[in-house]
Amino acid sequence: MDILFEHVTAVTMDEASPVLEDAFVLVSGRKIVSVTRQEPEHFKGRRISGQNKVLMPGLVNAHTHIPMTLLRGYADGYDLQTWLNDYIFPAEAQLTERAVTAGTYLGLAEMIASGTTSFSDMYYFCDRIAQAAAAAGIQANICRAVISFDPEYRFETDQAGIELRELKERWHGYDEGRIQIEASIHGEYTSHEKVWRAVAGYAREHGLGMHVHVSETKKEHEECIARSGLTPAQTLDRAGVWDTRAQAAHCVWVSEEDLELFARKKVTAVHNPVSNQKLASGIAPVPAMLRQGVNVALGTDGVASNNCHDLFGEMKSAALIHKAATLDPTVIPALEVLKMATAGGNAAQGRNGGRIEAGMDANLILLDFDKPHLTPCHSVVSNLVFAARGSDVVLTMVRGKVLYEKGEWKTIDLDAVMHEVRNYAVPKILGRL
Ligand SMILES: N[C@@H](CCSC[C@H]1O[C@@H](n2cnc3c(=O)[nH]cnc32)[C@H](O)[C@@H]1O)C(=O)O
Ligand SMILES: [Zn+2]
Repeated sequence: MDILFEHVTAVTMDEASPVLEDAFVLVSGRKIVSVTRQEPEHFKGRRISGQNKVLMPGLVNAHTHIPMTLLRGYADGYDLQTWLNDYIFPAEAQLTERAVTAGTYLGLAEMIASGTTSFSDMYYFCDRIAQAAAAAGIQANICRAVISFDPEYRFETDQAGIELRELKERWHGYDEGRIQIEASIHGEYTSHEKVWRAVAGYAREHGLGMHVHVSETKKEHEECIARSGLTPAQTLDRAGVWDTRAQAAHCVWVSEEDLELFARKKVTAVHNPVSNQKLASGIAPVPAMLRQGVNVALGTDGVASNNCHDLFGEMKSAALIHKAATLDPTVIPALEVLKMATAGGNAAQGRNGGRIEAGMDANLILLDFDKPHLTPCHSVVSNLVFAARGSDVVLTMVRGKVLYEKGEWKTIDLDAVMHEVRNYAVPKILGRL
């Protein structure tokens, strides 16, 4: 059925005037059909009142590890190396397909209810993640990361390589491209050149995107330079890793030369300000990224280092941290942050979106602004970035389909998911089952 949002404040993200008051946004099938000030004539479908509500493009979480939702609050107060090696990797060693499925659905429920319509995920048991994302109706770019220190590594026989090929066959392009598969190297510090060349070669050959953790910590960045005389971004470039659409997560310690490289090769830097603060990794040079023309997207990273999937919190953090770091209140205005979470994320994923415009996919979220913390509304954009929360979202639509509305998940059995998480998945990763 067609859907008409009527008398709504539409954050169209149009270059000239990003906010259209008292608008009518008509959705038919998968697409936005029209965005007007006049009511479309002879409309027969479902009407959704936009009184005191704000409609905006769905948010894109361009870097997460969704099953890690099971590890929310599990290991707070450590730096990345200690956190990964002493806490996260041992817990992940307990994971099963069933636990990953539960954790994925939990993360999906949280994302969808807080306005995320698309996400880029790096994990393993990816077939289960793709299955859940497919069933939940969300858009997803999913990659199976390679971690390998094996000097005899061969892409053909490596488990991650085998899984990547299977994933591509099974899921790449599923449901008119709603699900996409990407290649991934976990990071420069967790593999070696043979791996990079093979995975990058496969991605190029099959037109797949690439997803890598890059220069997240000072240690990673400096150890790489000490080993090879080059930064992680440059080292990976020599192996052809950036010669396909790519997402470089974190980029906290990247150099100006790295950013020039990313601008030239159209690599997206995925900014994860909350995770970077929590793991004490540092502050990514986002103002320099924007100056150099690098596409910047936003990500939460896994929930174990955040500890939630609420992109509104991520936007606020991104909008604040660079002001504090540079002592410049004009740096990265709120609208710029909204662009990162919408158009920036779509570009990162190789998707067309991030604006409310006729012809675009109807990936839309509706927020209730009839709330004390969103009143008054001198600026919709300011309220969205600095005052709104994921819980202000009252409706989430992906490709014209309502996935969430007023506390109800249309595609997820939340009670069953909560039960499975509490009674199976969490005890399992804690080694109690
Ligand atoms: N563990 C799998 C593949 C890695 S998936 C992605 C991995 O990234 C890890 N991870 C999560 N957040 C971060 C981060 O911020 N930096 C680096 N690694 C992370 C996470 O624990 C997970 O193991 C294998 O052995 O093949
Ligand atoms: Zn990560």
